[in-house]
Amino acid sequence: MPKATTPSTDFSAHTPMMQQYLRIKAEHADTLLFYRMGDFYELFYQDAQKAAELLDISLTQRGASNGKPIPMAGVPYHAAENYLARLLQLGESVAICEQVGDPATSKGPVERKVVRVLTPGTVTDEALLNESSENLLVAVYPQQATEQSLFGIASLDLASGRFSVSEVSHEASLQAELQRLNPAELLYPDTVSWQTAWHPCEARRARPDWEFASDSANALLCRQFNVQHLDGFGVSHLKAALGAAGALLNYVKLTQRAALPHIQAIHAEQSSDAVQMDAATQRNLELVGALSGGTVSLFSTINCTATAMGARLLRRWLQRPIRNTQTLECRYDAVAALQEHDLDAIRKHLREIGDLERILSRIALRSARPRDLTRLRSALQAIPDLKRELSSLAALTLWREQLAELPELRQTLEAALVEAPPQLIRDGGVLADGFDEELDEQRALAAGATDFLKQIETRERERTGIQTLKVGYNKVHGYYLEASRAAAAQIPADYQRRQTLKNAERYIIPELKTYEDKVLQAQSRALAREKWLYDALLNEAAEHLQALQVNARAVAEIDVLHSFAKQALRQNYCRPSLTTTRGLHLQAARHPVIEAQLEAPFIANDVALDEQHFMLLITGPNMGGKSTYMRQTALIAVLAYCGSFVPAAAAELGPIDRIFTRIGASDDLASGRSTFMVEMTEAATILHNASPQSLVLMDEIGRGTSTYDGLALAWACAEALLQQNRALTLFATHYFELTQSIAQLPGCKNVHVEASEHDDTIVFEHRVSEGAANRSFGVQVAQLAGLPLPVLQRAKQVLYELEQAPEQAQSKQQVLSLETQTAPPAPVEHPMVKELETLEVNGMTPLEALQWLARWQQQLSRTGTKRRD
Ligand SMILES: Nc1ncnc2c1ncn2[C@@H]1O[C@H](COP(=O)(O)OP(=O)(O)OP(=O)(O)O)[C@@H](O)[C@H]1O
Repeated sequence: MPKATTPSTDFSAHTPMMQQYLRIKAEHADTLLFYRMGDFYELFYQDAQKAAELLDISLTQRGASNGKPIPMAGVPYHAAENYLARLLQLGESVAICEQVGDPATSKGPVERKVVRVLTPGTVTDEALLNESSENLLVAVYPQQATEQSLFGIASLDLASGRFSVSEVSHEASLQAELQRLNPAELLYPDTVSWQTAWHPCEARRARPDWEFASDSANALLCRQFNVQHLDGFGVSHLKAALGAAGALLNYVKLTQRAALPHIQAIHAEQSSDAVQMDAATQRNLELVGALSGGTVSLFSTINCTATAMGARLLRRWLQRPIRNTQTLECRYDAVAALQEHDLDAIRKHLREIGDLERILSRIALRSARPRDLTRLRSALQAIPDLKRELSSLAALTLWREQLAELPELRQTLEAALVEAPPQLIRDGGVLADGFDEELDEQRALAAGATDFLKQIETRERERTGIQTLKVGYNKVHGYYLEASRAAAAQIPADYQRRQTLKNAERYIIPELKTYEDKVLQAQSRALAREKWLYDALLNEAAEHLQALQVNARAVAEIDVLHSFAKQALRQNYCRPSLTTTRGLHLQAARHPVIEAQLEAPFIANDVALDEQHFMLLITGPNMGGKSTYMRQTALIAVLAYCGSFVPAAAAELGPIDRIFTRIGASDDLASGRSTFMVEMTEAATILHNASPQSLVLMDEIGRGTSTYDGLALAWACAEALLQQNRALTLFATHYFELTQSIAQLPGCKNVHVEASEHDDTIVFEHRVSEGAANRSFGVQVAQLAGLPLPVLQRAKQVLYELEQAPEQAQSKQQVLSLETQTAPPAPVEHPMVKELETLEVNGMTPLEALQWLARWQQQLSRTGTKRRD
């Protein structure tokens, strides 16, 4: 394999073609350059080596330039999309350099030009995008404003034109925003050193600091939206965010090299409008992705949307629940009305409309393919049907009124396009017959050919007497007459031989050649005409961009509301009631995700948090259902604040400003933090930020350190949450001491998940009741998990010692010195011994005695302690 060499900077030492390559490459230094050569895109030098490694394609070499071999790797032009998708996924950007000159007339290398630059955050091609998630380009502008830091954030979904800005003042809030946005590509000023903890996005680009300057950003944005100032968008005061927005727009313009008419507005996302969730909470609640890399999430469980744009909107809503009760009540009204309606009929129309949002961006960027236009046609045909379907639903008026039918555009598309066009316009056959006179003429000329050729074939057969003579065509020789070699004697003198095959000879005659020129000309004229008409069609569609965008937004929302209604019917959800009184009252609430997965019935539980008791201290056995109970409460709050119905018999929710979780434990190896450190950092965030309107879930805080440290920390955190933050808190713990201390303070109440023990095994009831649990059943749960019997016996012994003589065995040291694990386990009193002791043998019949014996024997074989001799 040749070693990738750096090309000499003295261009004149290279071949003319390499000079051209190096000139273009110099303008795209940070980007892989796909350099078109015939049917291949070739990469050279370091680009070749990188692509070979990333794509697992072979690294070869192409002769030499400036006396050195040129490393080269290439991908076939027709299969480029696959390779591009892989590179973009790996965070790479690619500049596509096409041949734009005519090879026939070029002196030296044919003229080439970079026609577009693909980057992970700016792709809009259908094949390169995941249809169910947004693909966001995000710019962050960190500013040191006086004492406090300030981060301007701008995000753009180029495939829909949605452009938002926000400002946050803490690193934790920046992390939360970036976790929610999940950027495909991130821009930041080159004067800042990016912290992986902010977001680990692979595709990060440091951009010149001046691009973030708010004055030039302001001017650029005004030009884009064609306005004098940005006051109308309510963003003028967000200087840092506008700096980020300017840098972002600049980058998009640079890569797209096209007008961006579908980016028509920018809006500010105020954090006070949303129920805020920090990065850990978004992850822990598994709203749109599973923690362990699995696939089941709240999104995947409740998603019944019919269109990809609906699914993307549902994700966005789940990640950013809103606090505007008026909007929420409108959504509830709509869901209630839809529940009463024929949901399948609505679904059918939604499916016909499809992913209108992404089609629009491709129309705006003039990169729409023929099938995008036929899909637009279907969407416009289905919109009147959807409107009609919704006409009887007063609660949907708001959405129905936004749907524009655009009959002229629909008629044009109906008349212009064939039913099922080919993939690309360059192949022709996209425009329907009868739409354009000139196109029809050219096509007729090209097609009339077949009749003419038939006539020649018949005439020549008669003239020569060769009955097998036929007219054929190939790319090299054009039209020809073919006769078997046996008929050579009958061939007339005006036939010119062109090709000899095994059994046949091919000839041409001047008449065929003239005809061929005419046909080819007509064909290429037809193709050119078709291309021109297609562009005109795109222009016409683009004129309606704004109305179409409103349509797409309204349809996506209707889709999500229809999905809420469907899920509510399917799983029997109820309409939440929102109040202004702080608190949360849920009756017979269930966990939406676990409920959908369990085969056994899910045990519903009540939750009551209010001014009197705003902290529940939850105890109970491991596996008893504590985490489930806490998570379901948060998930119900998220669903309610998205406008969805919720899995409960009744739900009343007061205002919620934030949801915090301290759940689960995992190391954060990337930023070098241990499990305990992660746990404490999350707890610190909660204690610094939780308000009386925050919902806080604390699961087993303190378990990552020594017993007494852990207990002390849990105690102090609970006390602070109760007395300082006064947050609505669910606090699960195995420290029973807290049930006697914290739970006795005003505002707090003990609840426990029930479990019982039968025959030395534990039965989980999953029912939450008032009062504290009195034991953990940890050893029994470990037994269920299959811990080896000697270890279980030893654990029981240690537990027994600790419970019997806590004052003597107060330190771990003493417990451990009882006996080491390697010594044979000391006999533990077996439950059977207890039973034997209490049996009334004298009052027993022999049969009863025998039954006791049989039962013990069974028990022994069940627990595996029966001797096998
Ligand atoms: N209300 C319920 N109805 C039915 N099954 C439930 C219910 N709650 C929990 N479960 C089942 O019990 C399992 C364990 O629940 P969960 O993780 O909530 O227990 P836990 O008390 O938090 O345990 P640990 O203390 O070990 O963290 C769940 O995965 C679920 O399968």
